[in-house]
Amino acid sequence: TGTTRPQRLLRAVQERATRGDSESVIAAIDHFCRHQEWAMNVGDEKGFILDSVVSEVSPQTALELGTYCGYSTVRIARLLPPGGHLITLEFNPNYAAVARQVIAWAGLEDMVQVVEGASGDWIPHLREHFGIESFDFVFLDHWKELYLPDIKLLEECGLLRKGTVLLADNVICPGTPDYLEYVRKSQSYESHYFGSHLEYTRAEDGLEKSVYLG
Ligand SMILES: CCc1ncnc2c1ncn2[C@@H]1O[C@H](/C=C/CNC(=O)c2cc(-c3ccc(F)cc3)cc(O)c2O)[C@@H](O)[C@H]1O
Ligand SMILES: [Mg+2]
Repeated sequence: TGTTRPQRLLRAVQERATRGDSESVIAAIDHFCRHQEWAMNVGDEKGFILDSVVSEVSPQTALELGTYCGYSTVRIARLLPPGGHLITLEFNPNYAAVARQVIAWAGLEDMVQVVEGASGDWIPHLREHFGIESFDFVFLDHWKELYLPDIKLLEECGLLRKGTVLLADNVICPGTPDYLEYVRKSQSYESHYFGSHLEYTRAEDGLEKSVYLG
């Protein structure tokens, strides 16, 4: 039994990136994924779009569904304003363990809470457990068939407010057709598609930004 890909990705970060330097952590992961092993991080091209949306929203409260190795967690957390906080949900304990170390290597552990468990189990308890009133920003990047049920749950739990920005990865590849149809047709959302490419490839993919109108 050797190492897992997330463990090899973490080793690449520890060998190539400078502790406390989030840009070097991002660069080390992108280098590993381009030159050693592809991994399902949002990547540099879609990451640049993620950066611009996070900078525009400048969220005090942010939620990420699907931490994986913490790449997009680091991209989001490094752009949070003073007092900003990111909660990221991850149900695979091995991935969560790697992500915590990647986030710590970037020096962002004080802005981020990695919560282990299923999004559907945790979303109804975020308010009581973390004192969250509502989220300013939500990044969706977990199982694609759970995007739609999870935003409906966020709505039902009152965790979205007028102006909350949702950003969804992979709306083309692997694709999230039911989610896309819902946010584009619903009167409760104003949606915009950002065309891009699947991380580290030339395949088409993109991000869907949806503003909750209440
Ligand atoms: C139970 C709810 C729930 N609660 C909490 N955490 C959960 C969860 N369900 C899942 N997770 C965690 O989220 C991550 C999964 C993410 C799933 N992502 C893709 O499948 C994906 C695939 C491609 C691609 C692959 C192959 C290709 F050929 C093309 C494209 C590209 C991408 O960018 C992709 O995001 C893992 O850490 C899970 O442990
Ligand atoms: Mg993704």
